Amino acid sequence: MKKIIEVRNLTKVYKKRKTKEVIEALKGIDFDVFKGEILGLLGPNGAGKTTTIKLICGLLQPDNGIVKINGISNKQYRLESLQHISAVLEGNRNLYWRFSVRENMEYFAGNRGESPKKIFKEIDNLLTMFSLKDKENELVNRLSRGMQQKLAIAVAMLADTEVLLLDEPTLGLDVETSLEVRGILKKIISEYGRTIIISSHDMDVIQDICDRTVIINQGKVIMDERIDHLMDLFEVRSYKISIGQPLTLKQIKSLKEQFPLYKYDEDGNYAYITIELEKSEHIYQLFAILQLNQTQIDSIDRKAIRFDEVFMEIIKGEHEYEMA
Ligand SMILES: Nc1ncnc2c1ncn2[C@@H]1O[C@H](COP(=O)(O)OP(=O)(O)OP(=O)(O)O)[C@@H](O)[C@H]1O
Repeated sequence: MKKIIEVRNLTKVYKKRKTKEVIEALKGIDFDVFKGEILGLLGPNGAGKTTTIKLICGLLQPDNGIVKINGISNKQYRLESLQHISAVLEGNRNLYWRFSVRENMEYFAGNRGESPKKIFKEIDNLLTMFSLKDKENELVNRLSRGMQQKLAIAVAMLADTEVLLLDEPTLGLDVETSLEVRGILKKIISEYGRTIIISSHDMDVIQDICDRTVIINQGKVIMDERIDHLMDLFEVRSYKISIGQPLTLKQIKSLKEQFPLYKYDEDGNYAYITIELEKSEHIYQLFAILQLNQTQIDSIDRKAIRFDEVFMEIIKGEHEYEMA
């Protein structure tokens, strides 16, 4: 796949004027973005996601390091490299609040220098895609937050750049609008072949729409991996087994020896064992323990791991994953 963005050894320090406090927002981060992918920048509050986005789109300059867009440094050849990118930053929707939806779109599309016929057709397509057609004559300041966000993304789409940077695109949206925005982003990838970078601290959003995630914590990249690989890597084979009679002391002793992380609960005539297996075949050791007293199994449930649990594991065990 073609590399479209290269981020190398980026560092950024903020100095607070009043307090003279120095904040190392980025401590040397590296990652690549490939053409046509949807990359999620994930990290807790203050991790450095917005700073990274602003450095990529040239709104900030790094103290060290370089961002290359299509092989061109965004510092050395600023205009040339930045014409490949459009960005929608959180809380800063680049819209004219006293213009209507359609006027905003026509205004921003006007910079492209294409025939009005082509532009009007594309505006109509985008208004339909973003479900804004019935609001086309509404002033922006009368729109809901979700509609403003959709319009900001639609306007960024009109710039017709290869890369779209979206900082927290679903922040503050209700569940329904958040799902709608996610759907639109997936469509942008499949129908328009754009490359998208999304920053978010919402793991659901990243898992739902991104192929790969770069996880940033305290200004460092602590993981750069495909999401499906991460899920496989962290899959804990956790089973909850319900049995029709309590275990004997001998069985509990064996359980303790062979499954140090076991949990055992009794509830009247029923009992429940929870164990985590490194390999699924280790379940046979449990069957052997149950067999010691001919204990019958009522049911076995496998607990599926969720992406937010994977994320917390990575953040907690950061030192173990420092690979960059
Ligand atoms: N203009 C600024 N002046 C001083 N410090 C800043 C400035 N912008 C960001 N920071 C600090 O830099 C660090 C990284 O901030 P950044 O906004 O990049 O993180 P983030 O991952 O986007 O966080 P969030 O999810 O909360 O938006 C934080 O400690 C933040 O307080």
